[in-house]
Amino acid sequence: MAICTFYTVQSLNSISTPTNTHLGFHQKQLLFYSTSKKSSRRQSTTATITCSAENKTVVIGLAADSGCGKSTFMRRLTSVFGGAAEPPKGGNPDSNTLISDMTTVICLDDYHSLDRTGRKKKGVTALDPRANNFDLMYEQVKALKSGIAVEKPIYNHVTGLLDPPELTKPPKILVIEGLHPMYDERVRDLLDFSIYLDISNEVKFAWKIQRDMAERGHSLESIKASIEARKPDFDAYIDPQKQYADAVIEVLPTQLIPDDNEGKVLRVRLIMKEGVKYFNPVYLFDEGSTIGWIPCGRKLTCSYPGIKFSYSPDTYYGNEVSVLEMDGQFDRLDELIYVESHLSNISTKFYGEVTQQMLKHADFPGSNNGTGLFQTIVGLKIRDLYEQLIASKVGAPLEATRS
Ligand SMILES: Nc1ncnc2c1ncn2[C@@H]1O[C@H](COP(=O)(O)OP(=O)(O)OP(=O)(O)O)[C@@H](O)[C@H]1O
Ligand SMILES: O=C(CO)[C@H](O)[C@H](O)COP(=O)(O)O
Repeated sequence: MAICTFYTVQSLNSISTPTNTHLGFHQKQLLFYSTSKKSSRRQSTTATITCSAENKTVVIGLAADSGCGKSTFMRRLTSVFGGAAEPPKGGNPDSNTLISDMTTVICLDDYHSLDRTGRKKKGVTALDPRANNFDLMYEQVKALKSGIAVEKPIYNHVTGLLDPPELTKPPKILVIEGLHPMYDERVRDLLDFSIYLDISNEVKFAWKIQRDMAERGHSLESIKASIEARKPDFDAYIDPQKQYADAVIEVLPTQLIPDDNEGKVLRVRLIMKEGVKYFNPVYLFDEGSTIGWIPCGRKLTCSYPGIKFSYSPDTYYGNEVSVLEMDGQFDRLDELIYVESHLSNISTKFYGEVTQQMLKHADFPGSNNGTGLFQTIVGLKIRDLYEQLIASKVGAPLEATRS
């Protein structure tokens, strides 16, 4: 069977190729190398290659507002695939990209078309589509998905400027995370799976205060003002994307403590779309039933206010979904195995894998509640989806249109 090899911008530079700087990558001509037994000759061709073999990039979208746990989720996801994610070696120290063996995570802030001063002058926030270049985002995600390297811009969060671009090579799994992965229909259509982190205002405020006051020295008033200033654009451009997500992780204040205003105990809902190819929603006890479960007792230690799980079918923006909910927090992470053993379709490779992942990252925010648990499970579901997608492609016919 023929295998196609895509050459990156760098290797293409050594042969005569047209450049297309508008797209941010030098690419339309590819060097096509067939390793089939019949023809082992190297041949150069202008080609539109639809390569359905194993070297096609799977694209995952992760949408959320700033400070809503995207980085933490990404660390859990890359850990599921093994290996630590690191910024590109020898590159811009302020790069937003994280690379591991299997995954490359790019931050969509890199597609801001206006820098900090430009936004201020125009009176627009970074959430406003007018401050972002969706044409370039689309062209580059499409190129990476087809196995072509791109020169991706960098938005520098330290200086607020647009830095010179960085070479980004097609990985096995490309995660595009940020404010708008599902905003532009063209980009949305490139996604093999999409996730939305839906953090309620109360919780978002608590997390922002925790981080921006403790770690970034902002005042309470400035944090409040920044959240208020972003709210109209958040409602207009970010929040509506959740209707398109295959999985939504919704984070709300607990219902176990009446009138809780501390925001420490969380109610977390994993909303999973039905009928998504290669994604079978997780269930508790009995698929499709409506179930409430309080696991506290002999096998799970719970202090006040306890833990409550529920599971039921529902509809979400007109789509059929399954919803798994956890309210409360774990006292002892090693006892999570008890909960794990009652969940089905969690896409583990061995008994206790969820618990092992959670214990491995016990220091990450949310490890004692549903945010960490559901992020870990979604990570395992993505691994499963990736493996099924790749398996379905191996053996599929190779199509190449040559001129
Ligand atoms: N599950 C969680 N439970 C409690 N706090 C959390 C959780 N996830 C994130 N946080 C808090 O929110 C802060 C932001 O998290 P993180 O850096 O992962 O978000 P982000 O969306 O990547 O932010 P940004 O886009 O601004 O870089 C963390 O420092 C932490 O204080
Ligand atoms: O919403 C955001 C996504 O992370 C940022 O606020 C946006 O990217 C602008 O960044 P900065 O505040 O560093 O200029």
